[in-house]
Amino acid sequence: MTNVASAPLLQVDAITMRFGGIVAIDNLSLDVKQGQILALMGPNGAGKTTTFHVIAGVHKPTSGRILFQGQDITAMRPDGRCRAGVARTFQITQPFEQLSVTENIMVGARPFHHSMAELRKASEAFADQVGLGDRLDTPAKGLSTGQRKRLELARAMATRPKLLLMDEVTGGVDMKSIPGLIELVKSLRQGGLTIVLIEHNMKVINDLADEAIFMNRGARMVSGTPYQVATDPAVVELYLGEAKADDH
Ligand SMILES: Nc1ncnc2c1ncn2[C@@H]1O[C@H](COP(=O)(O)OP(=O)(O)OP(=O)(O)O)[C@@H](O)[C@H]1O
Repeated sequence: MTNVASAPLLQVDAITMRFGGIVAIDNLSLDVKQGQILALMGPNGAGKTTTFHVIAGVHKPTSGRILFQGQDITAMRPDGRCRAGVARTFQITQPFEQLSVTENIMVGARPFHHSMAELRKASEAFADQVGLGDRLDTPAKGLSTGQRKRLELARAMATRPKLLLMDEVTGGVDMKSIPGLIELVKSLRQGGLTIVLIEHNMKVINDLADEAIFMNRGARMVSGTPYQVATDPAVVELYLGEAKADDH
């Protein structure tokens, strides 16, 4: 769709991640192009979060490589990856509850600024970018779920990422706040950010993603446009199977 150049920003190359006898990721390869929004879908336990952990450097894969901007970062620590331009947001937001919106963002932005005044100004600008410009002094504990997701995005943006791994940005958010979050993510992409989403909400995926990968048992089961994936018979069957199991 927008500004999608050909060279991949991120390459996940034949990653396998085992925890003892459990194969959480099974020989997964994927490319994320500059400017793209890629959605990872799949049932519980499919390996989506573990894939984020491996890309962010929380887990070293059992085998395979992670390349970022062509550089092999498989052995790089999470902080090194963050400095290189990989950021993430979490499904369950964990701001410092007593700190204000600005102060929470300052924590993420700190390494990039020399003076406190500069740091505060930049942090306020990130708050404004995510629509929290009128909540600068509000403690995180006073924010709604949607506002907490926005704060989480601002904290990630404060590290000046090239790639953002976004874990269920609309999860737990009330219906009426979702369109605003979708617009916010679109605006971040418009600003040049490349994004990988873990997402269950099909409307969100349809609105945002250029490509979707449906994972099952740690492997890529189906991929294509969001529509192709959502209408794939194997995907429909799997979700129907889950719905039936839930009935019992
Ligand atoms: N640290 C760990 N130790 C042992 N097993 C793990 C660990 N992390 C993940 N797993 C297992 O790996 C598999 C994939 O889990 P993962 O959390 O990546 O799935 P997921 O697709 O993100 O699921 P969900 O949608 O529920 O978050 C699961 O069987 C899980 O129990």
